[in-house]
Amino acid sequence: MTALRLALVQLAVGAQKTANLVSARSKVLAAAKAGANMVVLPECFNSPYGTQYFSQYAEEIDTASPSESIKALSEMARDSKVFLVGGSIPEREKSTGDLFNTCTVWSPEGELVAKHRKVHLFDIDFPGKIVFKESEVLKPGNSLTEFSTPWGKFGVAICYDMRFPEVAMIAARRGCVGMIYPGAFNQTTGPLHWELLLRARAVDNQIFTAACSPALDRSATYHAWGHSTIVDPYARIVATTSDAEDIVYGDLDLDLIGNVRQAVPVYSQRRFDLYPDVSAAG
Ligand SMILES: NC(=O)CC(=O)C(=O)O
Repeated sequence: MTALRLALVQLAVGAQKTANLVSARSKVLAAAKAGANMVVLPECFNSPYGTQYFSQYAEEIDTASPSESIKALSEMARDSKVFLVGGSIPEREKSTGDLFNTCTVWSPEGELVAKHRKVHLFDIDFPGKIVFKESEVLKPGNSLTEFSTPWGKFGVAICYDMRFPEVAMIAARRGCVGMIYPGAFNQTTGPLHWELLLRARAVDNQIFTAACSPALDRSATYHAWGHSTIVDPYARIVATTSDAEDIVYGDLDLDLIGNVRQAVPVYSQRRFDLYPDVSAAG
């Protein structure tokens, strides 16, 4: 199997949903033309990121009767023939009206292959810097998510989920070769933790990690960190960028996973006689 070319679309997201979808489509098609097999969009790629926007932009996820963003995502994946990790959108559950922050994953045929509702809601209070409480309007998802590709299984989780090591550890121990995180860290937490967390999840589990952010928009209410990044199983940065709109490409050599696990065999040296194997959970 040849290397997987991964592309992270660091999209400039604005207030116009349709314009966001049109722009995302053109960048997904451009990434496919550049040889990408898997393309990732950012957290909240169809709407500005903020609790005040979620209800207005929310859509039901119903492939039998697809709404604007769901139709656009399916068509982007099908027309570009890539696996598409469709960032996230505010989702409204039909039966309850509850809102979620949800990532959909699409096959190269445009079929929905996975759906992840952010399981850890972003509730933080950084005095003098940033207060954000997703739980004021969102409900958390209740399951972990993975999807299969010809290159192996990938775990998918959203932004704040990245801070919880169990999510990546469970995915890795279940055989995933990488974790994909649509995310939107900010100008406070981004410089502190974004790269550190991606490299930590990679080194702990000896897998690839990648996180895709929106571009920074100083006129928006939330100032995204950008710096979409791909990390290899040795925890080396494969590719990254600034805070401007961009597409980040990385060629993932899956053999690196076996190589690092042979060189530094922590993966097979765990002492489950002393602590539990978390992969049984979730
Ligand atoms: N936006 C998030 O969910 C998380 C984040 O910005 C952070 O953890 O920092």
